[in-house]
Order: sequence, then structure tokens, then C-alpha cells
Amino acid sequence: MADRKSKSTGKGASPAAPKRKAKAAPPPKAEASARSRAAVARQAKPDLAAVRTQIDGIDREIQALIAERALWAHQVGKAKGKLAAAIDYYRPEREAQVLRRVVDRNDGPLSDEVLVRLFREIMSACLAQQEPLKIGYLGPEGTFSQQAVQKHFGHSARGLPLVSIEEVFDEVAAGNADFGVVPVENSGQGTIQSTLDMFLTSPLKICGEVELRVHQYLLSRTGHIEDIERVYSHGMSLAQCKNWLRHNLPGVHKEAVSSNAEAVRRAKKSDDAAAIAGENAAHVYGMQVVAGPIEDRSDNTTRFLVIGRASFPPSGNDRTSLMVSIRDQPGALYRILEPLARRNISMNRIESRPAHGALWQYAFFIDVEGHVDESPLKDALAEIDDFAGDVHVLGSYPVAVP
Ligand SMILES: O=C(O)C(=O)C[C@]1(C(=O)O)C=C[C@@H](O)C=C1
Repeated sequence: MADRKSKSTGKGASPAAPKRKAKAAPPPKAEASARSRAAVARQAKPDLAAVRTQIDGIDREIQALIAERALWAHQVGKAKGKLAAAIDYYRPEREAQVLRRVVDRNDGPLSDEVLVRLFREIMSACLAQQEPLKIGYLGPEGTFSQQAVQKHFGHSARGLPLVSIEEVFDEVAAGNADFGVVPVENSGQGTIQSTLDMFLTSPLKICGEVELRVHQYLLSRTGHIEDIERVYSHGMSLAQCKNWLRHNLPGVHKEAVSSNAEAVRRAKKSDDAAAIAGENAAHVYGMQVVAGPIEDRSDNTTRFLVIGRASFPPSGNDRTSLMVSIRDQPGALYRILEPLARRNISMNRIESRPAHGALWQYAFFIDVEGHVDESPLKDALAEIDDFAGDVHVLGSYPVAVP
């Protein structure tokens, strides 16, 4: 395996290119790659030292390419002109496109999810060359919200743990955080009403969504299930593990607290208490895993929204969240939905919440496919606007990549 450093010729790069100039690598030939994979698979008992030499060579190439990519990403920064801060360089639509291509190219053996995670980390590190993004989330450390931040923005972003969903909105609106990540719904438990209600008055935009597979673990100081007399967790997590708790800890006292991390903090104080939280919290707080995963549904997933102060262009596969307040007249909701249906625009979700300041009036939260700057959604919205009341676009954003 050749060392890429010796391959870099510097020819053909623009004057503004990085010092160690990149020669565009030829796209890997699918056939050759399939042949070499087959050759690897045929080796019944490969020689360990020889295999490690192969891996060392590949690592050298990967490292050189990552460094080269980082230099080019820095060039992108310069191409965008002199900007004030990291947030000005962040491009969620471009990141989504890069990740979708990673998924399209993937033919194993690693899963899409694993490859996307690796590429997100690379982009996160590339962006942090300017300055790390600061992301507010519902803390403390060790919550699923923190995991959602890391999944979406990578580990080079700086997490800012905050005490409530309201505070996440406030800190982003005040400019103390670049973006915020807030939970909005769980596959089994439904909507997190407090998040939706914030949009009734907040000027912030939805800039992205994150889907996080949520695995719950029972954690305690001793690690022995027979010691447990009390279980703490966030109400949502207790609900997600209801059947497991009924079968495995019947008669044990369950108590809902403000977050899973708070539950772990309490459980850490005595041997007869336990907490339900993510496995990550066991490492953060030095607890033993008693059992897990213990969620009742194996597809237990929480969807988070990324909130920010700006809107971004289309990525090619986008979703738009709308907040609509209808006039009090017959068929008003139908007249909002009809222009969407007529244009074959899929509606992913509709939810009503009591509107602020008006008794028995409701705001409808509607998620549809498409971006507000593109037809057919743009045309449908123009038509709805004409008669239905207030249509407020909460944001158009890339559909979550796994
Ligand atoms: O393409 C860009 O606009 C970049 O800034 C580069 C890059 C990347 O590493 O690919 C980095 C950060 C942006 O959020 C999007 C992509």
C-alpha cells in the first residue's frame, strides 16, 4: 500500500489551494474493490502479521486523506469569504448531501449507520477548524439529548447542558448557543408537548431533525437486582419500560424525576436505589449496569429537532414543519390540507395544541415533505395563505440521515 504523502504531486491545484496540494484521487473501481474483498474472504487462515501490515498501510492512506480533506474544508471556509463565526460556515443541507452519498456508496461490511457516524465526525472536525459550534441541550450530561447532539453535530461540537427545554430556546435566541437540540416525539409515547408549545411564541427556526434509537438500562451502585427497592427515571423512560418493570421489579417504588441523568445522581446516593437511563450515563456517573436494554419496544426511537436562528437552502430531501392557526369557520382544516393533497405532498404528521391567548382555539402543527423554497410546496403554501388564516413556517430542513 503506497503512502499517499509520496503520491501528492501538487500539480493542477489552484493558487488558493492548501499547501499540500491535492490531486483528485480516482474513484475506487468497484470491480477491483470487489475482487480484493473476495481475495480477503478466501483466505482461510491468514497470517496475522501480514494482515496487520495491510491494515497499517490502509490506515496511512486514510489518515493522509483525512488531513487532505481537512485542508480542503478549510479552503471552503475561505471560499465562503470572511465570516464571523463557526455558525456562518455550518451548512446542514451540504452535510446531509455528503451523508446520503456515503449511504448510496455503501455496500458493506459496515452498516450505513456506522459509516454515517464516521463521516459526521470527520465533518464535525473539519468545521471545528474554524471554531467549534456551541449546541444547547436538555442536560445534565449523560442524557439522550446529549447523545442526539453528538449524533448530529459530532464530538467536535461543544455541548452546553441546560436545565429546561425553555432555556434551550432562550439561549439559542439570545445567541449564547449556535443551535439547540430538543426532543419532540417518541415512537411509543408520542409528542413532547412542552417542545411544541415553545414554538407558539418562539422566533426560532427548525434547522434539522435527529432520530435516536433509545436503549434504556437499569443502573445501580451495586449492580445487583435484589438490592433494588426504588427506581428513578424521567416519566417518559419509566413509561418506555413499563412491562419490563412489571415483570422484573413488581412492587418496587417507581419515581419520575426531571431527567434520566438526575435519576442516576439520586440512585448513586444509596445501594437500594436504581435509575433507568442510557448506558452512557453508567460511564459518566460510575454506575453498574444491572440489566439492559430494557425498553418494551425494540424500535424505541426519539426524534429531536435542531433549532436555530437561520433558514437553510434545500438539500434535495427535505421536510417542512408548519404551524397553522385556522379561522373559526366550517371546513377550514380541510381547506388547508386540500392544496397539499392535490399536489401529492405527503403529510408526515398533524397535531393540535391549544393556541395562546384564545379560549378553544387551536394551533395545528403539520409536517409535510418538501422545502418552502421549492415547488410544489411553495405553490401549495401560497394558496393556503390566501384564505385559511395564519400559516407560519417553522422551518424546512433535511430529512434525518440514519
Ligand atoms: O461544504 C461546506 O460548505 C463546508 O463547509 C465543508 C463541510 C465538510 O466538511 O464537508 C464542513 C462543514 C459544513 O457544515 C458542511 C460541509
